[in-house]
Amino acid sequence: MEWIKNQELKFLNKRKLNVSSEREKAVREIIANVKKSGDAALREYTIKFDNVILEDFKVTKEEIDSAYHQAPKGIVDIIKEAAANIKAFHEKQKPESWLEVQPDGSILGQRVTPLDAVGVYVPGGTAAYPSSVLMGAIPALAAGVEKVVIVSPPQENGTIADGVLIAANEIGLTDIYKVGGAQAIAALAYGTETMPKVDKIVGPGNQYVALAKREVFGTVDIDSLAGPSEIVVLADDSAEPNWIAADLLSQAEHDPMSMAVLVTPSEALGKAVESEMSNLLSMLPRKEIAERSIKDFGKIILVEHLEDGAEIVNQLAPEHLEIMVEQKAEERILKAIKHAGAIFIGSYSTEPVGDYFAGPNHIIPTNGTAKFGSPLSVESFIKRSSMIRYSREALIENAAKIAGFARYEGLEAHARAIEARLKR
Ligand SMILES: NC(=O)c1ccc[n+]([C@@H]2O[C@H](COP(=O)([O-])OP(=O)(O)OC[C@H]3O[C@@H](n4cnc5c(N)ncnc54)[C@H](O)[C@@H]3O)[C@@H](O)[C@H]2O)c1
Ligand SMILES: N[C@H](CO)Cc1c[nH]c[nH+]1
Ligand SMILES: [Zn+2]
Repeated sequence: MEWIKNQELKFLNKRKLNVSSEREKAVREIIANVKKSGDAALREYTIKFDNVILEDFKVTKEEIDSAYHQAPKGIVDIIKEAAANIKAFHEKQKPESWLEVQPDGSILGQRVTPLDAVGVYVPGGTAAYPSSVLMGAIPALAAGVEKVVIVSPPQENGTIADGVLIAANEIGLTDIYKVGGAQAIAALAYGTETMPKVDKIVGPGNQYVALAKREVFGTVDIDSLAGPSEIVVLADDSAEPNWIAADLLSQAEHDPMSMAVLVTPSEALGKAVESEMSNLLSMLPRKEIAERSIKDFGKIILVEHLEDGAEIVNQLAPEHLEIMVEQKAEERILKAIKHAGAIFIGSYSTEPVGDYFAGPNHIIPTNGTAKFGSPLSVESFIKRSSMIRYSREALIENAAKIAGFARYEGLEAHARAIEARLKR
């Protein structure tokens, strides 16, 4: 891991979505072809990018049954329990509609309604993510969305990874399509002969997926452009180096562009984490990915005080932050943290607890966007309508002011719409 000082956060620039114009052009072409030729274009791209020949894209009941037959013992129960925790957490986020009668008899309020149809992209290129099915779809279901569609690339055997099918089935979803990449995003945005058009597309994916989401934004809504995973650990001497090393690697193993940063006032802790990390790395099946991520984006930032560390965290605005400091400093440091997508407090709150099981969402802003963004939530799947019932008395009382404002903007018809009501 590279040791750096706070003023050297320039390495962040290397992680920005660095897109070649050829890649953008390729994604635009895929979208245009899917829009024009529908399923035929999906078939062509599925052969080209996933090496699979498919006639139909919708997953059948037989494919789901087969996924259950292959499932390792106990995994279905684990998925069920994780789903229940995630559901319980997101149910608490549901906003209420409200109506308020004003003193003049008017009624003002806000009605909350769910989106009609959403698509959840579940990555499936280099690894399959059943947990991302739960995280993408459960908040939509909690919001009351009627149609939740899952898309994920087919594997070599021509179907979607077993775990993804099991997770979807466990939460009652059957609209599952074996399509990935930019072509899946285009199909959800415009619809094809067999795939439904949706109103919003959520979920993480590689650069082709992110670029396609950016391209169709406006035709549909999107959640965010999730980039590679990130973890920052803010720790002092009281923390266990072996645990920190494992937590950093937990995100480094996702992607060569993942970021894993330790911020600490303790040089001794930094050195101990470094040596633990090389031991752990050798045991990982995804060692090459983790090694590349640590080489380019694994950093130890030495600070004078924990408060300086909190300031660095705010600049990084990481997807995940772990705080492992002595008890008496915890509250003080927590107060100093302003920007982080998910905050894990204390030594037992290791990041994978949040990835899989605790309940909060694991689709979280990356690349500094936690400065203005939030994790996926029920809020992501609802919209609000303002409700206005003005009484006759209220209109009479305010007519001159409203008409006056309208004429000030040069909008005579607006003023007359108000004044027409005064004649009766
Ligand atoms: N933030 C999160 O919550 C979270 C969760 C899980 C995964 N992820 C991230 O999602 C990403 C998943 O990426 P992935 O590649 O494994 O799976 P993916 O499903 O996003 O992408 C695979 C698809 O990319 C398309 N593709 C591949 N090469 C192409 C090319 N040359 N031209 C056009 N299209 C091409 C293919 O259609 C393929 O089906 C990783 O970066 C991972 O870290 C993030
Ligand atoms: N840590 C990832 C988000 O950055 C989510 C994930 C899925 N599976 C394991 N982890
Ligand atoms: Zn993870």
